[in-house]
Amino acid sequence: MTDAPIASGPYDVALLTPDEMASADRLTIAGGISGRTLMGAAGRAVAEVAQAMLGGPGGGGNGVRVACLAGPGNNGGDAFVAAETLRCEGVDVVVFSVCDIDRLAGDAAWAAAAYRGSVEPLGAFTGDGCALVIDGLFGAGLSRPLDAEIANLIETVERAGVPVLAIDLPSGLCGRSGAVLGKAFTADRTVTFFRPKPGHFLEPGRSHCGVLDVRQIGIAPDVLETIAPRQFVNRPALWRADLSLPVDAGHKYDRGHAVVFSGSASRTGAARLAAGAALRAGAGLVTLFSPAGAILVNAAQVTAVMVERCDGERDLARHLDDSRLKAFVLGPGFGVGGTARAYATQILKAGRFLILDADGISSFADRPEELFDEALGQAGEGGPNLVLTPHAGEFKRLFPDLAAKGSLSKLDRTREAAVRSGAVVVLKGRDTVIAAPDGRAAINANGTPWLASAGTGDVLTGMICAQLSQGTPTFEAACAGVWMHGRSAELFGPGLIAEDLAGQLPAMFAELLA
Ligand SMILES: NC(=O)C1=CN([C@@H]2O[C@H](COP(=O)(O)OP(=O)(O)OC[C@H]3O[C@@H](n4cnc5c(N)ncnc54)[C@H](OP(=O)(O)O)[C@@H]3O)[C@@H](O)[C@H]2O)[C@H](O)CC1
Ligand SMILES: [K+]
Repeated sequence: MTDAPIASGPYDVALLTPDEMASADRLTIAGGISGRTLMGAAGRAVAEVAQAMLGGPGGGGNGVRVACLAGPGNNGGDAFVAAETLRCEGVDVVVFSVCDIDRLAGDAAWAAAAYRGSVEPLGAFTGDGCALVIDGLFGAGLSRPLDAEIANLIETVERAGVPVLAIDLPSGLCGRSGAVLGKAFTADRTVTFFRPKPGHFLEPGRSHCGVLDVRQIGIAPDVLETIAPRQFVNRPALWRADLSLPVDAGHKYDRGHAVVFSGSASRTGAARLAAGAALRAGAGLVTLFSPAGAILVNAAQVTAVMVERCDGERDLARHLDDSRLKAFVLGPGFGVGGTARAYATQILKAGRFLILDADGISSFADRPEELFDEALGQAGEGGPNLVLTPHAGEFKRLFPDLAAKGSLSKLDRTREAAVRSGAVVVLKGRDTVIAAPDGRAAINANGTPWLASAGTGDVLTGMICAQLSQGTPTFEAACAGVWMHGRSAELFGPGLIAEDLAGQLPAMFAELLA
């Protein structure tokens, strides 16, 4: 079964919760494709990946042993199908079953009955002489922490250093939240079916999955019209069609005028990082609004980015008379306090786009509703006017209750924050989540560890600001900015610092627009 690409569009990058996946199963079976057909295709896909891990088709035929761990449900059923497929291909395979196979039911019982190889009790597994472990213990049906026997087995596998191929999810991992329930396998590869789950991309889940293979097993994409998933992997298929890009007959004002607020004379670098990124990412014009004391510092260090004095609300009110000023970045290096709050309120009241980051967010720490009330009243036809780009610490300042609610996944937490604030919320991390008040959310999956460096967050605000200034709808603008930021880091490679990111945007655009 090939991983045939689906027609490009948001549903191409949809994520399905375990419950939504079960609906996809049910709709497909109701449509006449049996659960056994799905399980057969799933198991054969697992066997194909196993052979690749063993050194290519037939690679398993050279006497190596493969251990298939089979759980009590359909995840175990997939394991039995994989085992029988490998056995027929000459692989020395043994199934270690968590229960007597006569206790299996439904499709799993069918798969176990079709398996002609040997079955051992799970407790007999030692890992000796084993070249690969296929984890078919638990998948989408995991509903509680693993018991001691399974947790000990995972430790046995880890001590033996045997590569692990997980079916659907590494056992112990919650497919909805990416949380580890007690203990979980750390797989080298994970094969999942039809569409990934949020838990494949949310930490720590993502770090437990290894290389993720998404295989098609016969579920038709049209089930997604019924399911209508609202979460996605953040990839260009989600927003590429919505990007506003330069047109032949256009001029710089068509691409929007972006503004970044500078901090005081000794704190201007962050704003310049954002401003430079905004210009490089596509804004037609970018101006640094600078306090008088920092004008010379800024003017001496920019060229195409312009500098204007802005010292207080009267200055800003005058600037806002220019309706061409489309999108504003407030926060990087700005300073925490009443001025930031006043500026943010003025910009939102003027119906302009505001990306609030760093000090801008912290300025509302003890009065978030002041900001939210303003934002909730200002959503335009393209979506919210406000984008918040907190890291976990800043998120906690605005949404302390959500940050403390352990039962929420990062996806849930960010979604609730978006509804409460009326903003598109970008909760940063290795698994950055972007959520809109209308319920849509995306989990970012690109980038490199080198992004954990001072100033990269400032650059991100500039990249998002550039999309907003050009007229891209708010949620798509934030998703595009986050993806461009991660891809720029990947293109640069090791040794990255914040100043290196904007310079990678031309190569990123060349790929994106090819
Ligand atoms: N379209 C698809 O994606 C397909 C998926 N397939 C595979 O099916 C599994 C889901 O199978 P399911 O039987 O629903 O669930 P699991 O096999 O993951 O779990 C089996 C049962 O285990 C029990 N359980 C849950 N947590 C624990 C735990 N910590 N310890 C012990 N037992 C646990 C639970 O039953 P309970 O009654 O005890 O609650 C589970 O039901 C999916 O992951 C895919 O691999 C299809 O085969 C092909 C199509
Ligand atoms: K599994």
